Amino acid sequence: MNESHTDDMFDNEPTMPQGPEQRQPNAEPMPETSAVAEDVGLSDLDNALAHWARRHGADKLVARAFALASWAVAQGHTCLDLDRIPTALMSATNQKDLAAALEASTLVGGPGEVRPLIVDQGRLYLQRYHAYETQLAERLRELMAAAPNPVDIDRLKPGHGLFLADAADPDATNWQAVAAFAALRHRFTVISGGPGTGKTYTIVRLLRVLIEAARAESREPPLIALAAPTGKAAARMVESVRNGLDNMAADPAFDNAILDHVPQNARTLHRLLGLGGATTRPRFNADNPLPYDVVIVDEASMVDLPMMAKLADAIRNNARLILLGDRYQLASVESGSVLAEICSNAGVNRFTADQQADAGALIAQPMEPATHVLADHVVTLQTSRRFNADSTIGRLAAAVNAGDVATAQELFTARHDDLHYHDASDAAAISRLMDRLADDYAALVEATDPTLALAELGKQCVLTAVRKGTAGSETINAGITERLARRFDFNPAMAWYHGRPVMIRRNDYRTGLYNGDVGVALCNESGQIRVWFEGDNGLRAFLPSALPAHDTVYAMTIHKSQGSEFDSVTLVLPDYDVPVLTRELFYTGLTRGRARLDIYASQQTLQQTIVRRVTRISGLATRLRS
Ligand SMILES: Nc1ncnc2c1ncn2[C@@H]1O[C@H](COP(=O)(O)OP(=O)(O)OP(=O)(O)O)[C@@H](O)[C@H]1O
Repeated sequence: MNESHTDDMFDNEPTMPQGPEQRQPNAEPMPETSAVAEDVGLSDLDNALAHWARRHGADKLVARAFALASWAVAQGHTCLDLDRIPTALMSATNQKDLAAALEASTLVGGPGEVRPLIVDQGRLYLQRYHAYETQLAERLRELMAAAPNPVDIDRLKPGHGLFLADAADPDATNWQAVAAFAALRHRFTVISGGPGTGKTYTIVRLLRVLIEAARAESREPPLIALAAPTGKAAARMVESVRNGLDNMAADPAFDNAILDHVPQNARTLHRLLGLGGATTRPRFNADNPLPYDVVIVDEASMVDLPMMAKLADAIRNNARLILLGDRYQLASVESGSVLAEICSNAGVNRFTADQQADAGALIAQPMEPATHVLADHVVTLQTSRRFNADSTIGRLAAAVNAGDVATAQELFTARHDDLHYHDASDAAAISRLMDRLADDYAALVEATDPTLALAELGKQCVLTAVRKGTAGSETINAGITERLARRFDFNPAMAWYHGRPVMIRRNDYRTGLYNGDVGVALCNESGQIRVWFEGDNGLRAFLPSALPAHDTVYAMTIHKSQGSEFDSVTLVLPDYDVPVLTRELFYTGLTRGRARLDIYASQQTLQQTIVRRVTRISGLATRLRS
């Protein structure tokens, strides 16, 4: 789109558009255009912003800068790097003149000023995103600056009742114990780890220490909140915490009274913060902080910058914020990659000399001290209990994270029980895949019991990088539906049929169905369709007309699968290159599979995918380290 097109768009626009946060309230994020997809086309919103600026006195170049700042946020960046503007969006000649034009404009300010655009250290922000970034960095720095709490190291030592010593190497550092130590010591901690590395295992032990200590000193036990970015992730978090507590309760020294103080539910961050309605200001904020002493957020990699800023703002000064997540996973669909930025700037398990001294014997090997305190607030768990040393999926995940194409290719080409590689994703290969899946999913059309049908759905899923095209989720969903319709003699164009699996696309507090929830449609004895979902207190059935927005879900995009797991995953990448194919996307997809992974992709696509990283432009890291 050229600049004159922006001029064409200049119509009546009474108020300034606020930016991508208001693109479509509660709209389903469009995964394919996030990540690194440097989609060099401006949206209507970007152009409307330029138009608004023009009407408020901006020259053409500054108006263009408004559109680009908005475009950058839609790409997942927090801001626009003024030195890295794609020439497809602004000519090199115009880029040379841009700094002076911004400097001269009354619509553009610097840090501390309230103007629609802010220039800060060579980065151009929509004012609101500059505010989120500075507010988050400031709040995290405040939490990190709090004097460390004393920690009873003996209680955490492996073999002392909470954490186990490694049978093969009893003197090795137990990083779960170290993670608990860091989270007890600080007001802000990130515990990062891949699937099954024991983040929940660590958290339940940490809560036990906090509750036991309060009870021993006759203090009120801490008020704890569990939360996650999506309803689905919140439900999984509760299940893991319950399992973790059950597992710990087997210890004869465990006092069951502790269970009374661990919440039995987890909320979405929207719910926790009281977000909703027309305003973007949550009910709980710096002036009205959350009442909790400990706030634990799971799947924190999915939390975008605005939400993380609001969360950090709402934490009481003397409370603890603990983020759990996987630093290597895809970032949030919306702007920012807060968890990854915090983690990559902290390094992997390197602490300052002070923290090492306080950890004492918990850290077995001496380490080169970190120079920045941020390092003390991040602990990375690296041993997966799900993928043992022999697991090909686990080895592939490690190779992908390291960008080690050679090892990944060795794993693809050798024979394994848990990894099956198909060197193509063209129409013929996808057609064969759909035939196989239609055979598997026939069980759903034949199902009569909703519990068994839902269990069937948890067994496998196809995950795609894109929605459209031969290897897209929409195509695969339609192809499987058609095959089932032929076999069971129903009209594939029919919206509802017995056995149709669906996934909810947005949070709906009225029905209690959340983005990512998966259900199955079954005909009852009177021939009426009811859609069944698992709920906290058993199964729930809905009339199809009562459901919030949903899609058929034999296949879903990898973005949509974040926070879900299946026994078996089939990962399908397109046989042409698209910018969304990144190492983080592939890693996220492959780690959704517990026991079996099938990959459909050419060698060349896989190689490109493993090498390409998500890059998101932001100033958060610089601010956190300043
Ligand atoms: N140190 C340990 N010793 C024995 N079992 C462990 C240990 N750590 C974790 N586990 C077990 O491994 C499994 C996975 O642990 P957990 O659920 O805590 O991992 P997670 O990192 O929270 O996983 P996810 O990312 O899937 O939520 C659980 O069954 C847990 O009991």
